[in-house]
Amino acid sequence: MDQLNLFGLFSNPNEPVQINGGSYIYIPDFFPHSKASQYLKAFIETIEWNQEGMMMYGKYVKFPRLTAWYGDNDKPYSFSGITLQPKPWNTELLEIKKLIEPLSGTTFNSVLLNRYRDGSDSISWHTDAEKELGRNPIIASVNFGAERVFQLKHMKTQERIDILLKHGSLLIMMGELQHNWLHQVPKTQKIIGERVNLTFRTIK
Ligand SMILES: O=C(O)CCC(=O)C(=O)O
Ligand SMILES: [Fe+2]
Repeated sequence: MDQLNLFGLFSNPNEPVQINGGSYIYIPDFFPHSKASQYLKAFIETIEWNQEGMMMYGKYVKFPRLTAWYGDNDKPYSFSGITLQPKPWNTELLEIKKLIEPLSGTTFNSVLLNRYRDGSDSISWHTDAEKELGRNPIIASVNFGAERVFQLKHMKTQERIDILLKHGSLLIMMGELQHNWLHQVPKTQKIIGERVNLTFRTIK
């Protein structure tokens, strides 16, 4: 739906928001509430979740969240020092992929799933600029369950942008964003339930 902006002109909420060295689209109610709740339940029940980890200063450290990697090719994918082999798409993942591709302006061949069991699960500052994704990757992130704050920090200027990722929301990161901004989902002291996040990506 069109919205009146500051100048009384119509602006499209699906139009990318331009930031310093990148752009994004955030659609809070991309999925109807009941549909989003069905997906949350399905993903918690059917995804093969693992707690991965990595070597840090000679010690194996587990990530504070569960992860899974699904996709349509057998190219291994590396992130945060680990390499994952994708599991084949399921019905729900394919359904979501089809829905978000037109808005993203690309096709995705893989998805990384993160499950934050409560407020003590998190992901710390990083970029998704892995070399397998090429220059200026488009990354579409969909969110189910507990609302969490997604934080962006500019690598040079330290500018900050916080986006509250709602149940059923879609966030598409694009342009040069991964090369200029870090992002994280910090821990929270709030008593909150589970959250499942899916980031769709295109491995070249
Ligand atoms: O959970 C989120 O919203 C972000 C996940 C993320 O940044 C990642 O998987 O690379
Ligand atoms: Fe990320």
